Amino acid sequence: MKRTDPAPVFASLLKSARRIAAEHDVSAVILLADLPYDFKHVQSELKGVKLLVASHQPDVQQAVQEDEIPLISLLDEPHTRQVQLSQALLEAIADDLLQTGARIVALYAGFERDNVDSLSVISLSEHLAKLTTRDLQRLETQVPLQILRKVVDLAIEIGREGREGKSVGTMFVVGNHRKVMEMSHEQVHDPFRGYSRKERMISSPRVRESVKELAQIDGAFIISSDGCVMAAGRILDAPAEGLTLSKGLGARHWAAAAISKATKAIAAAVSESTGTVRVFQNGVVVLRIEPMDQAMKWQDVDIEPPNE
Ligand SMILES: Nc1ncnc2c1ncn2[C@@H]1O[C@H](COP(=O)(O)OP(=O)(O)OP(=O)(O)O)[C@@H](O)[C@H]1O
Repeated sequence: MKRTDPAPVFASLLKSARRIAAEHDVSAVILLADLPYDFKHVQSELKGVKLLVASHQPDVQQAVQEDEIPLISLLDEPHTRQVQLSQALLEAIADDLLQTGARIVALYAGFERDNVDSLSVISLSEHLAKLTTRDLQRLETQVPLQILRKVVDLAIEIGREGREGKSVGTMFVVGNHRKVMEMSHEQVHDPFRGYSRKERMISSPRVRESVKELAQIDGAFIISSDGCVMAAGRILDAPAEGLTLSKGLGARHWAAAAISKATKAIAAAVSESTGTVRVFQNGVVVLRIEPMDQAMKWQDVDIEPPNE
């Protein structure tokens, strides 16, 4: 395959990346590549610093694999650079290519298409704490963004705080609630039964506190797309056939994946053992959020990709 030579600015950025890596305890350089460079050469320019390449272009992915450089495959969707970068970082962590506390250098075409012209130094723990609203926006679900955010926030809080010093695992299934109710059954008497709609809205601080308390019971919270808790303690019966999940994930995560495949709902599972929150859509993990020491701040970031 014909390879593209790095333009002079890209070559200088590689030298800068190497220097910054040495001076600032950087564990890897991530290159968002739109062109099939000679990645072995790029790696040699970085000397001993680990190179990871992220791309959604099949020819670039093939070149990366030929050169035996770790590849982060991105989804083929027009995203802002910021979202692509966040996605690449989350994928790299999910594949154990990076640790959540790492600091990395990112190289990308921020302003001109195809020309690597930008360098960012990113502290992953800080970046992941500032998960962008767009990470959820791109899910394109019928669940309004503010409801999804409330539920994911609550899941993250449960994963981080647990209850009375004990870690707690649970699951939320949001949207398409009639079908989700049909595909699940009651495990324990539903503690929300008998309360009015107003007393079951996830936006209410009191309801959020009750949810945190009740997260210790087995089963899932079912939430309507307008944010009303329809039931708690439901065991999901969706079939798990045809699904693939990372090894190490147990029954809770399989059930979350299965219900998101069988219905249009979004499922958010909190792992009891790690506090990690995984958001499932259509049977796969679309977002993974590691527990943070500090509370998560939502923010919108607008860096548009260069014009096609
Ligand atoms: N079909 C299901 N529907 C709802 N909840 C379920 C279902 N199956 C299991 N769970 C919940 O998951 C809990 C733990 O199961 P398991 O340890 O196998 O899950 P896991 O995916 O490994 O998650 P964790 O990381 O929290 O251990 C159960 O106690 C139960 O509350």
